[in-house]
Parts: sequence; structure tokens; C-alpha cells
Amino acid sequence: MAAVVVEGLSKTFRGGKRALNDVSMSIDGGEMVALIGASGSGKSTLIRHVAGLVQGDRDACCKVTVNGRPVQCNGLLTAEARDIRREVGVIFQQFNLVTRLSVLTNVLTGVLGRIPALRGTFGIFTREERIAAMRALARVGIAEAAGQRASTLSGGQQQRAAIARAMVQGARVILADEPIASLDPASAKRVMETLSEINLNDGITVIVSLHQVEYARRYCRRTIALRDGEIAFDGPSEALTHDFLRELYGDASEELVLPDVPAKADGPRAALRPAAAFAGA
Ligand SMILES: Nc1ncnc2c1ncn2[C@@H]1O[C@H](COP(=O)(O)OP(=O)(O)OP(=O)(O)O)[C@@H](O)[C@H]1O
Repeated sequence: MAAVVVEGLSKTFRGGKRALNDVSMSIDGGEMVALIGASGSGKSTLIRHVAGLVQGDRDACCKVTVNGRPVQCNGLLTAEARDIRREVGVIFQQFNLVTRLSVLTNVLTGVLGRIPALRGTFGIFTREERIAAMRALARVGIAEAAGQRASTLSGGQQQRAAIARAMVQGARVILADEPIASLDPASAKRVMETLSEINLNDGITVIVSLHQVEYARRYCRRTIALRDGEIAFDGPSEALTHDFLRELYGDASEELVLPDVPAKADGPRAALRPAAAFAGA
């Protein structure tokens, strides 16, 4: 079953900036898909629409569905949107954690959507919930930091704690918006490995926006590329060619393609086929 379906999504911000233009994509449950594109191409905006944090244009015939349930329709959030958000873990580039709280408490906030409000307000968590949070921290490799204030974690550890929180939340879909953009290469690798591990072992669908294309090639079988708010490529990551990337990123292309895994010198124009052709690839 498709985990995320976007149909005809357009977004025009106040002031007239059209950030998304008739975007359609379908992502199957259990896929790990990279979202790439130059700065301002619409990656964050697309992720925020899937998460139900932003509404599309009202005059457009658009729909966003997660796990078969509509999040928004024709520019309006559905009555189910709030419920569906509980199945979606969102990880941003930074500011994912409440830094004055412990790492464990941050991870435990993942259960807030499904426990009585009073218990959440006073931070009363059951033994089972604490065990689940510790297990998630162990899975992402930072169990020893559970008692530390979140502010003492490195950037990469903070991202892994945010992934643990999404696991405790019971998210079936993780939307990660440039989760490694401000990390050093070693930390970035660990975060990508963590996302890949839960994708492969737990079948969690992952959509991750990335600046550096090599991470897309290494960790995601499928890549969707945005250019000026439109899908310019949707297909196997290995089919991304230097020519296409140069066209996509312009002058910035050299610094965004890591040199150690060379992109194909040239490739089939078929790789540039429209999004729908590769839906579910
Ligand atoms: N709240 C907003 N109001 C007006 N314009 C916005 C708003 N949010 C985004 N935009 C514009 O929409 C376009 C797409 O922005 P978006 O942040 O989605 O791009 P991006 O591909 O994620 O970029 P980056 O890689 O730099 O994060 C940009 O031109 C941006 O300036």
C-alpha cells in the first residue's frame, strides 16, 4: 500500500511566491526516498505539506494522503489530520529537542499524543513507556546519554534522539527535513545509517531531504528531485547523472556531489522521466 500520496499539490505563499506547482508522487510503505533539489526548490515546503503543517492552494484540486487517510484536500486540513500526524514523525534540521529536558524525557514526549493529557502535562510516564524509550535510545546508539540534558548532546546525537522519539511515537512514516545539513561527515553518516536501519528492520517509510547527493545514492534506492517547485526526476538514485545534477544545481553542483563516489558521466535521458512513471519504484 502507498504510505504517502501527493496529488496535484500547488502552494503559493502570500506575496505570490509559487513554491510548489502541481506536484504528484506516490511512495510505497517501507520505501526510503531522498528528496533533492537546489536551495529554494520546495523540498521543505513539500515535507511540511505531507506532515499537515501547511495547507496547499485552495483553488487547486490537490490531495495529500498518508497511510490511506487524507491529511488535506483542496487546501484544507481534514478532520483526521491531527490523528494522522501521530503516525508521522518529523525531524527537522535543528531545534528538534527541548534542550533543558533530559534526553530520555525528550524521547518520552513521543508518547504524548496517545496518553491522557494530564499525565503528559505532569510528565508521568509508565515503566513500559520508559523501557520503550530506553530501547529506542539503544537502537539509535545513545542509551548512555539518557540522563543528560539534551543541550549536552552533539548535533548528530540530537538527531538520533529525535529519531528515537519518532520510534516511541510509533511513527510509520518519518519525514526528515535536511537532518544532516549541519553535521560533520561522520555524524551525518551515523544519522543516515540510523534512518536506514529503522527503514530496513521496522519497515518505516522514510522521506529524507538532502543537500549532498551522495547520501541519496548511498542510502536511498529512489530519489525525487525538485526544480522550482516541480518534480524534475523520480527514479532510481543510481540513475542520477552528472549532467542532470549540473542542470539541477547549477554552479553549486560540484560542492553538492561528494567526490568519492562518482556520478555516472552521462546517463539515460529516461532517468528524467516524469514522476508518475517511477511511483513505487
Ligand atoms: N513562509 C513562506 N513565505 C513565503 N515564501 C516562502 C515561505 N516558505 C518558503 N518560501 C519560499 O518558497 C520556496 C521554497 O522554499 P523551501 O524552503 O521549500 O525550499 P527548499 O528546497 O527546502 O530550500 P533549502 O534547501 O534552502 O531549505 C523558496 O523560494 C522560499 O523562499
